[in-house]
Amino acid sequence: MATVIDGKGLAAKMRAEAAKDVAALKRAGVNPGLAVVLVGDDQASATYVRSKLRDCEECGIASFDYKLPADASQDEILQLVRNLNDDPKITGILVQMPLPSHLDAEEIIEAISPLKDVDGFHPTSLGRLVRGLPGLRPCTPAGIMVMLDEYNIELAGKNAVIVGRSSIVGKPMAHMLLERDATISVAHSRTRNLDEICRSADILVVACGIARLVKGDWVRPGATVIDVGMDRDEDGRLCGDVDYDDVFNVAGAITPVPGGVGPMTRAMLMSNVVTAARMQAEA
Ligand SMILES: Nc1nc2c(c(=O)[nH]1)N[C@@H](CN(C=O)c1ccc(C(=O)N[C@@H](CCC(=O)O)C(=O)O)cc1)CN2
Repeated sequence: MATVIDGKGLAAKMRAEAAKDVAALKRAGVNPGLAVVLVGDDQASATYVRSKLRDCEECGIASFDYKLPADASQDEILQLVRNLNDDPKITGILVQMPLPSHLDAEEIIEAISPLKDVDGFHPTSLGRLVRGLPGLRPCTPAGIMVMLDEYNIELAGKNAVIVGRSSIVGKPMAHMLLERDATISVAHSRTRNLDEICRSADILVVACGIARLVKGDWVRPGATVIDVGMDRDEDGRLCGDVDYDDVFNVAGAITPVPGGVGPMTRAMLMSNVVTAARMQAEA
């Protein structure tokens, strides 16, 4: 039976820490402010944005909510981002993903000032991660690192397998684990013998978007299994990329969905807003 990694509980602790940090920043005359840009009417994105605005309120962070219609133009969004870059009330900017398909997400992300890049998606932020320099880190993999540390999961010399190679999760996750001396394999849609590769993992991070793909016999007994998936099963119920019930009796530790990686992604955002405000105050 696996230890259940309680992302929800840990996220609550992180938000309390962020609230203390925000209070200290305010006493020093620094007022963090987060701009959240939502384009279109995707229901899941709207829900995540509402949660982020709620988290800001809990942490004492001023939030600025920008909702644009689904047919907003690239230029309109770029202009908004440039205005936010120049606005001293805004210390963090995030554009909720995914964007409608007519938009060039890469160009929009690149338009965000790296100092205000609280999502850690900007090429400067990712470049700093790759080079081992301090900076703003993407929230999902950074939140996973906090969970691994909180549960004293050893990383140095361990085999870590990451299923998924997105710029938001898979690639930055690989670099964060590499920075901590794990040996990394990144599997993807063209990987052969995926089950065998997963079985080689001491730490298995699954971020592929396929509901309950990873089964109990894909997991090495005692391994740590981190499920980044946010899928719906055939009955429309929320589930992860890992077949939780099947893997639970094999893994040493496992994150649930919901209540695992998702809340930590949000909590990490609050921590990044604090870091960005500090970086700007010191610049
Ligand atoms: N600009 C960004 N866009 C997206 C990011 C991101 O980090 N920045 N990540 C995901 C979505 N996401 C945050 O934006 C996110 C997804 C899920 C959760 C979460 O807490 N999930 C809950 C379950 C929610 C439910 O019931 O539906 C959980 O796992 O317990 C938080 C954040 C893509 N876009």
